[in-house]
Amino acid sequence: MKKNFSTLVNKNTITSIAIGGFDGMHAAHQKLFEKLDENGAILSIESGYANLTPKSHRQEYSKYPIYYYVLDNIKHLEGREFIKLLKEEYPNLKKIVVGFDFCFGKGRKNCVKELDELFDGEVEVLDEIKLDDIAVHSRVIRQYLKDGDIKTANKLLGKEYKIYGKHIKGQGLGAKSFVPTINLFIEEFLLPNEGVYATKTILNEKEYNSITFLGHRVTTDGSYAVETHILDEEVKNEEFIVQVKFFEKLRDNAKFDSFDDLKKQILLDIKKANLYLQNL
Ligand SMILES: Cc1cc2nc3c(=O)[nH]c(=O)nc-3n(C[C@H](O)[C@H](O)[C@H](O)COP(=O)(O)O)c2cc1C
Ligand SMILES: Nc1ncnc2c1ncn2[C@@H]1O[C@H](COP(=O)(O)OP(=O)(O)OP(=O)(O)O)[C@@H](O)[C@H]1O
Repeated sequence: MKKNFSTLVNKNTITSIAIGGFDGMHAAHQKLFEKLDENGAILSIESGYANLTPKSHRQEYSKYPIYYYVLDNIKHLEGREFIKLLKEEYPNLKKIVVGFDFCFGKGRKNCVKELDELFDGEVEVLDEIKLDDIAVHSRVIRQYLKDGDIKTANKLLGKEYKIYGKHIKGQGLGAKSFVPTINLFIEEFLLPNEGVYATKTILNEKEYNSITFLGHRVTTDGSYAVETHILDEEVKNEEFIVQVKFFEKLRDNAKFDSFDDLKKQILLDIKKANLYLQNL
């Protein structure tokens, strides 16, 4: 995880900012950041809903320092007061970059027109960015993930969707009856829908091809689990924090009549994941 370095940057040096929620740090967000100058910064307004790139993970996806503002603490400000706050916080601010739908101030009464009127520097507004005719927004990406459409989600993100989890103890059944897995406890991150995915897993900064099951273990104890099996290598994981990148959904979760049937299916899944990942 890349540490937030905004505390190391003197706000007096900031000359341009991009403003928004920035959950996902997706392809459209990155287009906004391209409009910043070398003394740029990102102002991330926290509404409490971020689950694609929770706050503590966002800095990983930009070279610009990120400053966080809690929406509840600033939403009472009139538009003029918000701009005054920006001018006070960033005395050398010359440029503000936002998207076409940016609104601010009490009741979201002010949008890009008012921003231009109230701010005495340059305001750059980007038109809605689409990829293959799909508007790029955090809420749109969340829906693709919930539908298991990883390919489209990744296209809009401009990178593979990645989650962080904590290694926890499993049922102890995997290595004995199926294949060994790393069981994960996931907090804050949105999980794609139940099923089996071709993934890559990062342990101690090394990336391994892997296959990941998410869902209720309807064939065994019925409880919800996130489990990753590293392909082609025997790995004894000593890491507590594990990262999983999603590439493609291979199939839905299913209930099998016997452990044997599930094992046969898992071996087929592994073949499919290997084929997919080796051809990337
Ligand atoms: C590739 C893969 C696919 C899986 N598919 C299913 C499934 O379709 N249905 C299910 O109930 N469990 C599925 N599982 C979960 C197994 O039930 C689970 O690995 C087993 O219960 C062992 O759990 P443990 O690691 O906690 O011991 C799958 C696991 C893997 C690794
Ligand atoms: N597709 C897009 N095209 C241009 N600008 C965008 C686009 N998506 C977001 N922005 C801009 O990026 C900044 C961050 O916006 P925000 O965090 O609301 O993104 P979002 O992806 O639209 O989120 P949500 O789906 O939650 O509304 C804002 O200035 C917003 O106007």
